[in-house]
Amino acid sequence: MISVEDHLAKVRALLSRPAGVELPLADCAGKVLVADVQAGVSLPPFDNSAMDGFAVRSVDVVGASAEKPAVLPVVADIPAGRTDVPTLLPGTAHRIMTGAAMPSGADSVVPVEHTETGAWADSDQDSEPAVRVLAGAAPGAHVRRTGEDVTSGAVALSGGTVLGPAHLGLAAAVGLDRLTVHAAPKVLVVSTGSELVLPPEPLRHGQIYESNSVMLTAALRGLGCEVETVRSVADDVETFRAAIEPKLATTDLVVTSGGVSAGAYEVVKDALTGIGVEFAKVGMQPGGPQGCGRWNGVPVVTLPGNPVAVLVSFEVFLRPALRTVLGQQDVQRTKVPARLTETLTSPRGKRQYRRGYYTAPDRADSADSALVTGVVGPRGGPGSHLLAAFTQANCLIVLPEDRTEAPEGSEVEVLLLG
Ligand SMILES: Nc1nc2c(c(=O)[nH]1)N[C@H]1C(S)=C(S)[C@@H](COP(=O)(O)OP(=O)(O)OC[C@H]3O[C@@H](n4cnc5c(N)ncnc54)[C@H](O)[C@@H]3O)O[C@H]1N2
Ligand code: MOO
Repeated sequence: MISVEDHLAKVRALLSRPAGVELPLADCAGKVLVADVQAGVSLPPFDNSAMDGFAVRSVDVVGASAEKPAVLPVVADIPAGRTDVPTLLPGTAHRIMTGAAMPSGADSVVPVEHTETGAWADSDQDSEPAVRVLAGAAPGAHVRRTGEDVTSGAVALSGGTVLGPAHLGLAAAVGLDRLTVHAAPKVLVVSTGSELVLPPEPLRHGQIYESNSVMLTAALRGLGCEVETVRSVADDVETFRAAIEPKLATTDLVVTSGGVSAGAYEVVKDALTGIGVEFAKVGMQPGGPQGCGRWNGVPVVTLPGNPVAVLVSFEVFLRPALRTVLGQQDVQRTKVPARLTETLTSPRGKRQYRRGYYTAPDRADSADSALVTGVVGPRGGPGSHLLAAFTQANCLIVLPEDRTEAPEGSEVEVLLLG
């Protein structure tokens, strides 16, 4: 039996960092940025108004109120997009819209709600447009300063970031239209088992609907992989080889499920033993039977068939290994301590990963919030076929190899999922 860490190290060593590709921003969602990106412009690029209103000098509206308004002639109109720089003379106002550049000489904006306009609105030809300012404005009020968000030359996006909508919006805002991201690893997911059928085929006794490839596809896509699936390969070595071997040339990683334990029809084990893939029992539950290696030079990770074992194996091996080679930050799930709501037992010598529901501590319960731990209760038993219970879980409870019993109320470590 090998340790979880040893198997993880083997899986990690198989994978290499994908090359960088330059893509239009819209195609970068979910991909991983290769290197830091510096902002070519500041954000905002110029001092501008946060409100529709009037740009003024704050000294000209000191003490203004509804009873004692400051009346200022409105001598310019500045819509968003105006590119010249008008100068605001003392004792005057400029009408200004949200996002428009501040005129030089103005240091604050009075929102339109705090003003009354007379002649301007009446468009009386003879009278000068004027604004009655009904409230004072502190220096800087409603002005968005140059570089307040991002300074030109600063790192706007860090290498290793998984690009989401806000990141891509920021890239666009600093004037980029393409980014260099890691090419998505091409992963071939293969489900093996003669019992597997796909809808709309009705189930016959002894058959089940295939589900592992669906889980793995979702999990791998969530890491930014491109996934192809072969959803149901019969437990026959020649059929397996014929289905997969032609695809290896265009694949970066093969992930199989099923056919790796101790039975008479272990198709994955039988097909790949002796040609570069090694099989071992890992000291964990679920997910004990594992294998990894190379097939025609292509990395292969072979997972056991039980659905919960598949997902736990993904969490423990594939997720951290892929996040590492993709240069992603936060390779590990967040670990927190929690008190058990019921007693759990675990086999000696195996690290047990139980599905659990973690409730964070109520910080108000203690003066020293660092001392407060959350609570966790198991969802479902240890059986690795109990997929429905996994859908009720938000964490994995980790019981180490040397811990055979964790009594109710005792502290355990949990890995927060999602
Ligand atoms: N004598 C022993 N028997 C078993 C051992 C052992 O050490 N000695 N280990 C058990 C453990 S733990 C696991 S996990 C399984 C792993 O076996 P395999 O990897 O060979 O997986 P299969 O036998 O093919 O399938 C196991 C189970 O999962 C279902 N399955 C498989 N693929 C899918 C799929 N794509 N979608 C949904 N369900 C799937 C399959 O029908 C089986 O019920 O071995 C134990 N036995
Ligand atoms: O360890 Mo197997 O992986 O549950 O059920």
